[in-house]
Amino acid sequence: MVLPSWGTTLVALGAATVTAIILERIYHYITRPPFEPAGKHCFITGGSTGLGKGLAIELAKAGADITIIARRKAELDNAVIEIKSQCRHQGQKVIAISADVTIKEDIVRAYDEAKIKIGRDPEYVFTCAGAALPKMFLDYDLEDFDRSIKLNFLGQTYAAHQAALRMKEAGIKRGKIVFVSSMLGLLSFAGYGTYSPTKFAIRGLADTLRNELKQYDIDVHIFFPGGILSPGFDQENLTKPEVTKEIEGTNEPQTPEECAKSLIHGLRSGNYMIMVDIVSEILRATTRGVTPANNFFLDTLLALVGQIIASGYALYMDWLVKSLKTKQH
Ligand SMILES: NC(=O)C1=CN([C@@H]2O[C@H](COP(=O)(O)OP(=O)(O)OC[C@H]3O[C@@H](n4cnc5c(N)ncnc54)[C@H](OP(=O)(O)O)[C@@H]3O)[C@@H](O)[C@H]2O)C=CC1
Ligand SMILES: CCCCCCCCCCCCCCCC(=O)[C@@H](N)CO
Repeated sequence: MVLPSWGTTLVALGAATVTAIILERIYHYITRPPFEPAGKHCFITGGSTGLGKGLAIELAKAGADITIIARRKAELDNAVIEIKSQCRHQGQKVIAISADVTIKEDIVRAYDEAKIKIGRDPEYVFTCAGAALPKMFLDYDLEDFDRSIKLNFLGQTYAAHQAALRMKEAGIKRGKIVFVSSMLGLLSFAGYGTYSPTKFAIRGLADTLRNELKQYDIDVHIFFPGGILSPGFDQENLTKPEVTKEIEGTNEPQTPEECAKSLIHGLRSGNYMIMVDIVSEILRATTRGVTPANNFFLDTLLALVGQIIASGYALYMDWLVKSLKTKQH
């Protein structure tokens, strides 16, 4: 008997893997939850600037009715004009409601007002409002921890709770709740002591609801952007420690438009965890835990590569922070 050579075995294994990846992709495509924004009421917190506004524009182009939520009226009004100018047709409604997502009564009122003004409860909800205040842990005031958890975690939690409640009561089928985490919800390093924990927490909530809300046919997704060139990004860079800038320097920030397009692409593909580039895809595959794969065979390959990169990156981060110690002496 002639045994196949190593070369033949490797080619056969490679071909089997590629076939498995393609077959699973086709299956995933056929069975994915629908994403059809045309005619849907899309409710976007943090919709007046940055990612939220970029997303509102993309959804308006796709034919959706839009409600944006934020605190400052002037930014909301400007955003409404910009979003309206991108609508596919005249009949689309675009409204703004001034509300603070950290205040429970505000969130309830925002959903009530949106229902009256648009004429029905939202079918798709995107919880974009959030912000970072990067500093070294010891430079924070104790109040900073409360502020971050209120905005970045509770703000999304309140909005999601009201969304699910109203979708259930209105009997909306295939409603969507889309959470906004960050790559910093999957890894963290010096400078993000108030922010990263809240973005990890959102992952916990999203994992819970992805499973729990299936009983009402509500789809849950979570987005993990890298840097976004937004007013929030300019603001956080004012306090960001140098070492934090250095560690995250390997990430190329995107425009809100590019970022919103990645999110929409992920929703169209029916992915639960939605990423923005190849590095973030590797990070997802390496840290996804007990969630559905986007593509089991490809994710497993990426995770293998990711384990190596992640271990190397941890050494690099530690080396950068340790070199601060040498600088201090
Ligand atoms: N920028 C980045 O590099 C990254 C950002 N992200 C995340 O993406 C999301 C969008 O970020 P980005 O595009 O930078 O956002 P921006 O800072 O540009 O916009 C934030 C939006 O949220 C609103 N907002 C802030 N606080 C509240 C509040 N208490 N109640 C209601 N609305 C509020 C703001 O309006 P107003 O102030 O008037 O209320 C604004 O509309 C955030 O969740 C952020 O954590 C994730 C990865 C990277
Ligand atoms: C397995 C592979 C591991 C290697 C990963 C290396 C990536 C490191 C860069 C992380 C960049 C984080 C940007 C988040 C921006 C953000 O959320 C803030 N701007 C807050 O708004």
